[in-house]
Amino acid sequence: MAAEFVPVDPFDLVIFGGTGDLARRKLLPALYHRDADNQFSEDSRILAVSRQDMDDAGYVAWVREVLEAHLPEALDEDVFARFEKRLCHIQLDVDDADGWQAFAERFADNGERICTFYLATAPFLFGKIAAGIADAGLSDAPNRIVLEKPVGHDTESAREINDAVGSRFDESRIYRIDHYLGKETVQNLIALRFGNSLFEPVWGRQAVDNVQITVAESLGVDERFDFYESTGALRDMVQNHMLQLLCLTAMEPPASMNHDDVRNEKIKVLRSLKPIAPGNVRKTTARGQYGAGMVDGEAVPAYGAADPEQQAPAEEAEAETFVAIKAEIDNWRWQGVPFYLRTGKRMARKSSQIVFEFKPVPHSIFGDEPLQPNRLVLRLQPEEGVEMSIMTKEPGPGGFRMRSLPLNLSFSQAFEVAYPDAYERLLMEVLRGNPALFMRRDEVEAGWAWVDRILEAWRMEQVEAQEYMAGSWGPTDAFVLLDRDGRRWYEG
Ligand SMILES: NC(=O)C1=CN([C@@H]2O[C@H](COP(=O)(O)OP(=O)(O)OC[C@H]3O[C@@H](n4cnc5c(N)ncnc54)[C@H](OP(=O)(O)O)[C@@H]3O)[C@@H](O)[C@H]2O)C=CC1
Ligand SMILES: O=C1O[C@H](COP(=O)(O)O)[C@@H](O)[C@H](O)[C@H]1O
Repeated sequence: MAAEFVPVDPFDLVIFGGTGDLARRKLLPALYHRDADNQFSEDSRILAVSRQDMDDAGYVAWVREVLEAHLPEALDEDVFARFEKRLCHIQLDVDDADGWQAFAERFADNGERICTFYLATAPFLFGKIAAGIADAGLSDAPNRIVLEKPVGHDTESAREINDAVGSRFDESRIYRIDHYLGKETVQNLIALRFGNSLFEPVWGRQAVDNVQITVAESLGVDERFDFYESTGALRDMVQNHMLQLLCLTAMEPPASMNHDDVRNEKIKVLRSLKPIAPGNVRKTTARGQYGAGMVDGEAVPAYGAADPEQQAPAEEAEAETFVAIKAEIDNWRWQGVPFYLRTGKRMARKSSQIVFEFKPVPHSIFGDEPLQPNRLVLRLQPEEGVEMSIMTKEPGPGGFRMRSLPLNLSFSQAFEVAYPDAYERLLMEVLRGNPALFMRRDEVEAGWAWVDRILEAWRMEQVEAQEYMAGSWGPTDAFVLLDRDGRRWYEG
């Protein structure tokens, strides 16, 4: 059955931070694409909120420039003619209590349209914005609110935000985004696990030796230095994306794909994560910061370097741009199976994958012929697909010469369709009122609780980020982490 683009009911989508980087690079192109596929009714509106002195026409002109710069294809004038009619700009400093009255007036004539408020601003504004929306009389059902990641900076701030937003919107109308949950291949992980009977018997400690989850980026931090210094890779990537991948990989089969069935299984994994403490933090984590190097054949500067020739990260730079962790899940299925997580900027290449290394056969009947344990690789991006390495016999006489060969499934070759961007899918799910691909409050807070302990252990043990060369696979400590267990990262 071919993919079908089902229109959504009329809506008002209000983007707080509608002039920001996320709106420019992700949200506006995603909305334009969904409009191009005729999923929006004529009267649906997109209202951007920012402090800038700009009228609707000014915003339309700005959006045109943004789309011309960020769409992978040329702007379609017919689609844009339709799209621009929806665009409005509301000038509002959310800190200014007086401004909210004029904000409310923009919705006096919105008829039956459900309002979705998308908070694409810094998280410290989330509580204030939710309060402003409520005071403007716009927080009642069925209106919804979307919170961009990160929800907070630690457990305490996450709770404060969740309390502040939760006192105005009930949990069923709060959509916490983790865009990895909208990625086609992350969804395919669920399809692979629960659509095939083959995997369940080997999905656990009896057959799996270790699991490796890598999200490597070739991009650097560049102009996001200030943001990164206050965040670091552990908060930016592990607390959300990596833990979500871990949950989907390790969770028990949910009763159904209903959102709460899936979330109930994910939270059990988060609660079973073994805490990392000062006593074991040096043996279970590695922190890194990239120096200068070569990425995709180009010389790139060090993290935070003012001078492009500078080889080492900026002296004041403290945050990690790389983190590796040996995570352990204290439950029956995964007892004794380490989950090695690693993520970093300016790595050798962009590559996200989940690798299962299986245990070796209990006894070889092939004499001295070396046998490689089986490996299952789920490639999330790029070149999405699944690869299974199996031992085979080299053809020809002369006994058994064993070779490990891949069984390869490429999604892009199997399905000749373009994948929708994660934000396109997630925006449509919010507009439809389907929370399955969003995080529940307890998931976010459980993720922070685990990450907070690592941050605290790093602080107490004064674990500093170790320099690694841009274009490499991270600092030496990341290799030592596995070497200590007699294992190696799979780079294939
Ligand atoms: N950029 C990215 O790739 C990603 C971003 N995110 C998250 O999305 C959120 C936004 O990030 P990003 O777009 O990069 O941030 P930017 O700094 O680029 O944009 C911030 C936006 O918030 C608006 N804003 C700030 N203060 C106020 C205020 N007092 N009143 C009204 N509007 C205000 C700004 O408008 P103006 O200054 O014009 O008034 C601007 O539109 C953050 O939480 C970030 O962590 C998540 C994933 C990826
Ligand atoms: O949320 C974030 O994700 C991006 C990586 O997303 P991807 O879809 O390109 O894999 C990361 O660059 C950014 O630092 C982080 O905030």
